[in-house]
Amino acid sequence: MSAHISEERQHSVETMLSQDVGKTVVVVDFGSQYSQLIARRVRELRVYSHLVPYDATWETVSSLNPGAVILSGGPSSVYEPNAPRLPKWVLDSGLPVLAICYGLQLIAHEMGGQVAPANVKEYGPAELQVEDESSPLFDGLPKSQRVWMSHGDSVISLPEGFWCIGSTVASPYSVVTNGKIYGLQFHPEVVHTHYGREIISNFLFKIAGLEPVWTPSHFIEESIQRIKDEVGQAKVICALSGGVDSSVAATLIHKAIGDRLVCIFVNNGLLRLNEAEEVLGVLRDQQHLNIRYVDATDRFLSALHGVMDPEEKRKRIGECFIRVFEEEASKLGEIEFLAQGTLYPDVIESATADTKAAAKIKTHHNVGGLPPDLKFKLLEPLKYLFKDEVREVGKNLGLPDHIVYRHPFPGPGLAVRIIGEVTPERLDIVRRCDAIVRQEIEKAGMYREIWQAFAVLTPIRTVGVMGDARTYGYLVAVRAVTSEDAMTAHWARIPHEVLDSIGSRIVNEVHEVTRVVYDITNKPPGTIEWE
Ligand SMILES: Nc1ncnc2c1ncn2[C@@H]1O[C@H](COP(=O)(O)OP(=O)(O)OP(=O)(O)O)[C@@H](O)[C@H]1O
Ligand SMILES: O=c1[nH]c(=O)c2[nH+]cn([C@@H]3O[C@H](COP(=O)(O)O)[C@@H](O)[C@H]3O)c2[nH]1
Ligand SMILES: NC(=O)CC[C@H](N)C(=O)O
Ligand SMILES: [Mg+2]
Repeated sequence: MSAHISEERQHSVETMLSQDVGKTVVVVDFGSQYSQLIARRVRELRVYSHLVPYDATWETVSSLNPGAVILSGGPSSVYEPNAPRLPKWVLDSGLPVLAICYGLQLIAHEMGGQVAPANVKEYGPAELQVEDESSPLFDGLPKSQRVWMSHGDSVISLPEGFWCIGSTVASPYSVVTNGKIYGLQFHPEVVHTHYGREIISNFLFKIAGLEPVWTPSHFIEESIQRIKDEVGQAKVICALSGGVDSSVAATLIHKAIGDRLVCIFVNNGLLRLNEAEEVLGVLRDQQHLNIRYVDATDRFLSALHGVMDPEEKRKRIGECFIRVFEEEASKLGEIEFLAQGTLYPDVIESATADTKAAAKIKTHHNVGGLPPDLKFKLLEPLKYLFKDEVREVGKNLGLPDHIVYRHPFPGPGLAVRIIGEVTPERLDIVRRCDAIVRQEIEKAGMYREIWQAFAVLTPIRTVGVMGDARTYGYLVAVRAVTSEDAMTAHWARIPHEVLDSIGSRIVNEVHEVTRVVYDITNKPPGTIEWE
C-alpha cells in the first residue's frame, strides 16, 4: 500500500511541476552531502529543481519537464567495481549538463577519458585560474577566483572533444567542457566557492537558457489557482497543528476556497505546555481560520498504553489522527479532501522508499503512517518545498514571525520524546522539562539560529543529593540542533552558561529528575528525535 501511495504522490507532484513552475533542473544524486544544497541553490536563482536518485529512469525524469541536468558529487571512486554509473539518459537526452566533482569524474571515465587517485588530495580552498575568459560559464567573473575542493581522485586525461577552461595547481582539469557538458572538479554549491552562485547562474541562464520564473509569490498565486481547480466546489478539512507547514497550507487553502475549509486541531495529549491555547489564540483569533478543536487525549493515550516500540507508537498515533479526522468530517457533511502540511523531504522519502538505496528510518505519521483505507483525497500544497521556502511563503502571506519561525514539532509529539511507555505522569515530566529548555534558549536569544531544542525523558534512574538527602530520579537528555532542512543536522554549540541554567533549572524545578545530559550526536548518524 505504501508503495501505491508513493507512486500516486510522485505522479501528482510531477504533473503539477510541469504545468506551473517552468522547466526543472534535475539534480542526479550520487550520494554527495551537498546534493540537497545544489537543488536549493538552483531554486534560490528562481528555477525549480528536483533531486532524483542516480538510478532514476528516463520515464521519471522526462515527466519532470527537464531543462538541464546537474550531476552531484559522491563518495565513490569511478574505477571501483560497484560505483554508481552515469545513467544512459543523461547523454541520450541532449540536455545541458553541469557535472560536479564525482559527476565530472564519471563523465570523463565514461566518455573515454581517465580518472585516477590524485597525488595530492585536495580538501578545502584552492585558487582557480580561468583559462578561457570567453566561456559563458565565466561570463562577468574574474580570471582568478577562490573555489572549494573536496576530492581524492582527479581527471588525468580528457575524453575526445573536451577542452580545459579552468585549472588549479593540484587539478589541471578543474573546469572542462565540450560545449554542451560542463564539468567542475570544485563545488560551486558551497558558500566557500566565492563565485559559486554566479557560476551556477551562468550555467542556468547563459548555457541552458532557462527562465527565472520560480518565486514564492509566483508560488502563492499559482497554488491558490491550483487549489481552486483541484477542489472545485468540494469541502476540505485541514489537519492543523499550529506548526509552520500546516499554518501556511491552511492559509493558502483558505485564500483559495474560503469557508469551504474547516481546520481540525487535535489535542492528542502529546502537545507542549500551553500549546493548545497558544495555537488557537493565534490562528483562530488573529488569523481568522475556522478551527475545530478536538480534545482526543484519552483516545491517543489509551492507544499508546503499554506500547514501548517507537515504530508501533508512530503507527498507532498516525491511525488515531486519521480516525479523529474521519469522525469530525462525518459531522461536517460531505468532505472530499484532507489537507496536510507535508513538505518536499517527505515526498523525496516516499518517492525513493522502494529504491535499493533508501532505508526506512522512521514512519512519519503524515506519510507512511496513513492507513490503507484512507477515504479522503489528499491536498498537500507544500509538497515540493523545503522548510525555509515554506517560511518564505509564510512571510509573503503575512503570517506573524512566531508562526513563521516556530521550531518544528513532530505530530507524534512528546510520545517520541519519552523512551519506553507513555504515561500521563511521564508526559507531565517531559513537558515541564521541555518548557524550561525552550525558555532558556529564547532568553539566550538563540531561538532563531537553532532548528529545534527539546528534552527527552529516559527510563534510566540515577542517584543525586539534594539538601543533604539522597534522591533517586530520572535522567533527562537535552537535544538542540542546527539544520537547514532536517535532512542533516549538527548538535548546537550552546554556550556552557546556557546549558548550565537549563541543567540546574530542570533538576531544581522538576523534582522527578536528578540528572541532565546534553546530546552531542549529529544527524547522520543520529536522527533529530530519539525515537
Ligand atoms: N495536533 C495536530 N492536529 C492536527 N494535525 C496535525 C497535528 N500535528 C500534526 N498534524 C498534521 O501533520 C502534518 C505534519 O506535521 P509536521 O509537524 O511535520 O508539520 P507542522 O506541524 O505543520 O509543521 P512543523 O514541522 O513546523 O511542526 C501537519 O502539517 C499537520 O497537517
Ligand atoms: O510531523 C512529523 N511527524 C513525524 O512522525 C516526525 N518524526 C520526526 N519528525 C520531525 O522531522 C524532523 C526530522 O526528524 P528525525 O531526524 O528524527 O527523523 C524533525 O524536525 C522531527 O521533529 C516528524 N514530524
Ligand atoms: N566530492 C566528490 O564528489 C568526491 C569524488 C570522489 N569520491 C573523490 O574522492 O575524488
Ligand atoms: Mg508539527
